[in-house]
Amino acid sequence: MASCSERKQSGSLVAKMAEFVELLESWVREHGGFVHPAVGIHKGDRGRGAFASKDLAGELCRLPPKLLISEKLAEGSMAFGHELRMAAEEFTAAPGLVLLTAFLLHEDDHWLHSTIKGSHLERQVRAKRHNLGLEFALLKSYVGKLPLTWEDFLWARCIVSSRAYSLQSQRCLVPWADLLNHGTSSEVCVRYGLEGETASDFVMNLGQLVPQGAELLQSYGDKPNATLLLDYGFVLPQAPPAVVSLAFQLPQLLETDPALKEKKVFWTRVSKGRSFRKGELLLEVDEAAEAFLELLRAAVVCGQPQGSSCDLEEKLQDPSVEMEALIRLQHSAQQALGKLCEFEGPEVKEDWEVVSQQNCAQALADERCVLQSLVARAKRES
Ligand SMILES: C[S@@+](CC[C@H](N)C(=O)[O-])C[C@H]1O[C@@H](n2cnc3c(N)ncnc32)[C@H](O)[C@@H]1O
Repeated sequence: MASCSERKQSGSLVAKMAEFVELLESWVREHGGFVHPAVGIHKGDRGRGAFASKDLAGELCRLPPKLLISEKLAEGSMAFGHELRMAAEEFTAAPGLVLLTAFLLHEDDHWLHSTIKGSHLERQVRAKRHNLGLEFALLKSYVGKLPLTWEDFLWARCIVSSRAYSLQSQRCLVPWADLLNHGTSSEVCVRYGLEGETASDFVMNLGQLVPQGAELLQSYGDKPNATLLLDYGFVLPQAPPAVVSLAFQLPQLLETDPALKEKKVFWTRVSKGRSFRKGELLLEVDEAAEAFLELLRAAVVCGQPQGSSCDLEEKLQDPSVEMEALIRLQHSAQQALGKLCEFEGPEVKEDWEVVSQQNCAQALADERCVLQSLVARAKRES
């Protein structure tokens, strides 16, 4: 027999469920949907279910598309939706379910997403998040006995990415030494390495006399701001130039082209088997843009009508090809500049958020600077 308090508890649960169903059904109706009023939702032999409260026929319910949570909606409403779809299509048998799961889990868009949208930094953040997810899954599969949460994992992962040294191809945590901050090459006064008889003592040396009060700085490497930001959480006013993302269109090879076969072989060699998605590739480009220009030249050559005996390699040196490649470079860089939003973070109160907004602004400014210099260079040389 159920006790009085148990009966009271189950009575209040039933009332709560009825209230919930009522709210749900009025929401459906308010949004143009229909739920047959003679259907009751309550517990039966099979647990909760839908029951006809009188003889029923015809339409039971109708939910317009705006009330459906489709995988397309999930993909479009998350900053990382498209990337997640591509990864899920590659790695899982049910990409739609992965997208819907992410939709249920993901929080409202953080200011960060809209701020870095379209930038290379955004691609790096997405890639990092994706890789962290994979690493977390891997760790969980091995460390099954540890109560590993995502937060615990992120804490430990941040510790190692911001503190571990690379010593003779091994990552290593070195107590005390990791208290030293990073400085640029002109500021660094500390060198380190493995020394001693078996070259296994970690030793830090001061290369010069350091005046009293000066900060002892080591180098974390010559890294652009986006990398410093993602790995260590800070940026420098003067860091090495940023890397940017430029879009590249796959050249159209005509089936009627007498040089089709040669062009295919030539293109495979130049493109180094890079995979294009829907005819487009987003390429990581540094300030020199050499690899990108090489592809652009090859695309120009492939697009030109040639005799079957043409020498495609020779054509790459043609000044008119160079000119067209530079025009395309200018176009791609301008397009990427157009995608970079003006930095407009919302007003934030927490200190760490203020700092992270400033850091993002600096990383985006670095990207803009590289894109502008590519446009200027392409204009100058074409
Ligand atoms: C290896 S730890 C250095 C010691 C650290 N400051 C501490 O209190 O333990 C690396 C972290 O120090 C901070 N840091 C190092 N160099 C910095 C710099 N030049 N500017 C700002 N923060 C820096 C960043 O938070 C980074 O993730």
